[in-house]
Amino acid sequence: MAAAAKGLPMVDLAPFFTSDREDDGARAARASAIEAVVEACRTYGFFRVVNHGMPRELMSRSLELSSAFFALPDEEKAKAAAETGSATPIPAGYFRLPSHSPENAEYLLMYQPHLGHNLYPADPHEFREALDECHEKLAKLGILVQEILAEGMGLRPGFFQEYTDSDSSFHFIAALHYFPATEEDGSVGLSKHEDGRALTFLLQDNVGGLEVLKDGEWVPAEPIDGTIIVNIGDLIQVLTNKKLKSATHRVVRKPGMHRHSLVYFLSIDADKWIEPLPEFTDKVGEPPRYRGFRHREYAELRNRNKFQPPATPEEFYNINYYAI
Ligand SMILES: O=C(O)CCC(=O)C(=O)O
Ligand SMILES: [Fe+2]
Repeated sequence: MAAAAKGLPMVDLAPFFTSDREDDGARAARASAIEAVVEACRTYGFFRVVNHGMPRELMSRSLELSSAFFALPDEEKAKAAAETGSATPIPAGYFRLPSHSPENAEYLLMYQPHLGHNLYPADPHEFREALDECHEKLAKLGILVQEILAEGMGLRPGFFQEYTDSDSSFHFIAALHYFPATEEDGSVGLSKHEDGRALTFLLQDNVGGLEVLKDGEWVPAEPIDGTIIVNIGDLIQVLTNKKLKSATHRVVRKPGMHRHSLVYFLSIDADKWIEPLPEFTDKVGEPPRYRGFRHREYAELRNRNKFQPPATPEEFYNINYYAI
């Protein structure tokens, strides 16, 4: 079921949680949800889901705990500070963007708990359990969305999971805190960008500020209680030869408002070779729109943006680096 709700298409995933029903009605409901997801990914690159299997209570509690962590004094937050030289693509832990950055935010980054890389804050003490549970629930939702996309794009079941189910994928959750906009440092929360991984899932508080570029206009992705926003990242855009879109988005800060979000990045094994699939090129007589690359190479280019920032936004590496 799709309905235009405050800008982004809304998809009800309930039909995928009623496995006891195998009648024509259930099949038709699933087929129409799959169609709605694919249509949203072709046009917006973004959609919203409801009845996604993640308890509302866990969503709001995790956002509240995250907000409680970021409200602590700097020296408390620094106890979970990210350490350089870590074994992960981006260090796990707390990080405050440098004051010269146009983006005014801080974050806490957490990989899948079983990998053992995380630095959790001791305060609030319920934080770790809640965020670990988010990882578990979001991983399940990630698999469901990957299966929906595989079916909707005519690929075999499990197709995307073969790219994403290894520990070297390094899926992570970033708990983000955006400071209120001020006259001195403006209102940029996150500059416009596309996500560099496979899929992104976003939980946000009720402040708003995320905007998605569609046909040259910024569409606000306004908060709707209990919904999760999903978007396509660059790697799926490349695999599908740009049939599915990794849309440009940004976060605008508001005066007097602190904003909190939890973002789950579903990534791909660093060793995987990424190139437009034959299903979307040779088999349909279309030329590839990207040359192939090893995921690790692109991830390293993207990290360079973050840790050795170029002078102008135009010099940022993005997926156009591989465009043909
Ligand atoms: O906080 C948000 O709403 C979006 C964050 C985002 O776009 C990102 O971290 O890539
Ligand atoms: Fe993003």
